[in-house]
Amino acid sequence: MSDAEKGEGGRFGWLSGRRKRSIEEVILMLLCTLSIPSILPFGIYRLVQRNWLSAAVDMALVLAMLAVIVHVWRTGRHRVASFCVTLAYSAGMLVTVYLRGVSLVYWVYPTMIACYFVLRPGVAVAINSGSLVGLVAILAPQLEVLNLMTIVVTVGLVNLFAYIFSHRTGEQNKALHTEVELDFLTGVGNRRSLDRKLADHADERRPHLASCLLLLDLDHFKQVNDRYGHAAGDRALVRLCEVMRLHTRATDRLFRYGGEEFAIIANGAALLAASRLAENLRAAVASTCLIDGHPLTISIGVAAMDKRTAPADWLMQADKMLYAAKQGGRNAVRVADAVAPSDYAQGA
Ligand SMILES: Nc1nc2c(ncn2[C@@H]2O[C@H](COP(=O)(O)OP(=O)(O)OP(=O)(O)O)[C@@H](O)[C@H]2O)c(=O)[nH]1
Repeated sequence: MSDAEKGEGGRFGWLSGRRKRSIEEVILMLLCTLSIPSILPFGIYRLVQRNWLSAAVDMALVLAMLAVIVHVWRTGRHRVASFCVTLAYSAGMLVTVYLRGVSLVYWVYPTMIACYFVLRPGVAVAINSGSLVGLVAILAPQLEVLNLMTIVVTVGLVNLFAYIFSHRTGEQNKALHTEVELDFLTGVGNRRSLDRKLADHADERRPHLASCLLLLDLDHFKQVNDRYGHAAGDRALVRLCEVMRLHTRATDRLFRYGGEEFAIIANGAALLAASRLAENLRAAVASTCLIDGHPLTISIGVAAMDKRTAPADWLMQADKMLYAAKQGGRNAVRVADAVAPSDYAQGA
């Protein structure tokens, strides 16, 4: 992937603040940026017209959008900001219709569609339903029933279509994610997904707990394939992943690194805790029947995901430890630096 694609440097690096940004952040900032030239001219016009209240609403919205852009740009936090932006949009739209009458009802449609860009479809539909109730309350005294019904039905249809589109896109994204990021055989993350998670961890801006990387490899697995066939070997790999799931926490992430080699990101686990996890896992596999009549063991290398070094270094460290575990006779755990053997013996 090129620098420009990563958003971390390259020709367009300045656009993303030379930091990798999530698509949600970019969409939110783009939406707010586009809102400013859409609203500002009306605010200025109303100022010139001395229509103070309407001008104040427009200017407040412009300032709110500016504040959100700065906040998301600096912190990268977009969830709460997305929610606040849609609430501000919706409130601004209702106040505008209240102040200026039905002629401004056209703003309702883009405002409501914008919600689906930054929020989950269910949340967007809930906010827009509330706005529709408010809109009816505002317009009911001014409009004939038929006109009011036309607005309600068209707003309802716009929301229905936007909801269906947004929901379908979400489902397609999930399916795509499964195709692209999960290992077909075992259902754990694949190598691509591991690389992405490691990069995410390196980019994590919030202060976070220590985490560790475990690389594990089945010992003498070739013998299984040779003796029982590839299909039996596949079943053993699936079974190994079940054991890994059983012995890891919901926050830990499992990956197939390649062939009969797997990786675990032990989130929030420092070296000592990760080495305990590795030892438990090693013991669990040794005492589990992955394949009938053939005891199988694993070797594990553990390394800290130290933010001072790069993901490639974490992988290299863990791989070195895995190699050491293999060289030491297999069915073993080796932990990089930091943890002295005595610490480990006490913790195990
Ligand atoms: N059944 C099955 N076997 C696989 C798969 N991917 C890799 N393998 C096998 O895993 C075996 C790996 O063999 P080696 O690299 O020699 O390692 P090993 O026999 O486990 O020996 P050590 O790692 O040194 O303990 C090979 O026989 C591969 O064919 C898979 O998806 N399914």
